[in-house]
Amino acid sequence: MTQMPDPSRPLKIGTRGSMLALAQAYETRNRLAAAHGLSADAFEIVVIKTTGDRIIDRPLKEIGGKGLFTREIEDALIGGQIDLAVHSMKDMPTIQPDDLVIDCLLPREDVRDAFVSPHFDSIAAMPTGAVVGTSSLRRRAQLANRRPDLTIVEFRGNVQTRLRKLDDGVASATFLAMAGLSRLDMLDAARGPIDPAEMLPAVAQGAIGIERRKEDDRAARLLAAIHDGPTGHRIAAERAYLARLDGSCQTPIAGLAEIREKSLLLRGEILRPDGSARISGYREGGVADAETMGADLADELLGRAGKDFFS
Ligand SMILES: NCc1[nH]cc(CCC(=O)O)c1CC(=O)O
Repeated sequence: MTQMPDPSRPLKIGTRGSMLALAQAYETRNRLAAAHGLSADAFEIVVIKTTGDRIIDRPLKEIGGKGLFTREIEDALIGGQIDLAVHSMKDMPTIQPDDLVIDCLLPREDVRDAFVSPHFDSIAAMPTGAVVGTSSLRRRAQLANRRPDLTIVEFRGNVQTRLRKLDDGVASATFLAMAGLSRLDMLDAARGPIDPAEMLPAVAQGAIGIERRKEDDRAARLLAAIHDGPTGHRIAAERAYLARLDGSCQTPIAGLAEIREKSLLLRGEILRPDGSARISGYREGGVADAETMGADLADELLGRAGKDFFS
């Protein structure tokens, strides 16, 4: 059973404690306050530590399991310790607890990856053998596919930690989401955005989603006013595609839906983890067909890949 707290007390907004997560929680609070003419103290920001935050010395793929950055936050939502949870949709598993729903998406930020390097202007400008740090299987596979001559090393930690590692010379370049840098007011750290044709972003990159208990009518009403419809359609297509691929952040999958005129264009790409093969495709259709397009594209890529592709 989910717990329903007293509706007169401040609305509790749960978030991870990283600078990026906090910036996203404050943005959500500010949008809610503005949309409903409420003051900031109608809300309380509650920081929750997740398994992914606690274990910082091992690659994510070794810790394993889905929802490393979300499980504890969803437990707090179900238990009534918080009323809303603010998430980077990129980090959300496609399967959600029965009692919870995400039907509020903020207007999407820049979806692109950023190239970050104290030494080089772009991927193409890196010399043979240059060392690139990333903890993302997708970025690793995409880079290895384009530039098999580079050396790729594991690079965990939040945005600030990764930038420090570059300063310390652990690697001479890395990738970060433009959206994260923008929310942290740190776009100066990037050499520039990478065109999605060169590096297709992660599903839902740049999107913030807000989760609530299904039967919490107060939360539903507050959130409806800040939901962005176009972002909702794009994320619906991308996550239906991801769900069919059974992807998590452990699998090299990229996907991006964009609205062109009135139709939705969904591009997708799957790679072998070592970058030795890459399969891409796309679908175009109406926004009402977002989910079908996502599932269809995933089926096409899976069919072309064959059974052993991901191993
Ligand atoms: N996996 C960590 C993560 N989750 C969301 C973002 C950036 C913000 C976003 O994509 O909305 C990041 C950091 C990064 O990839 O640079």
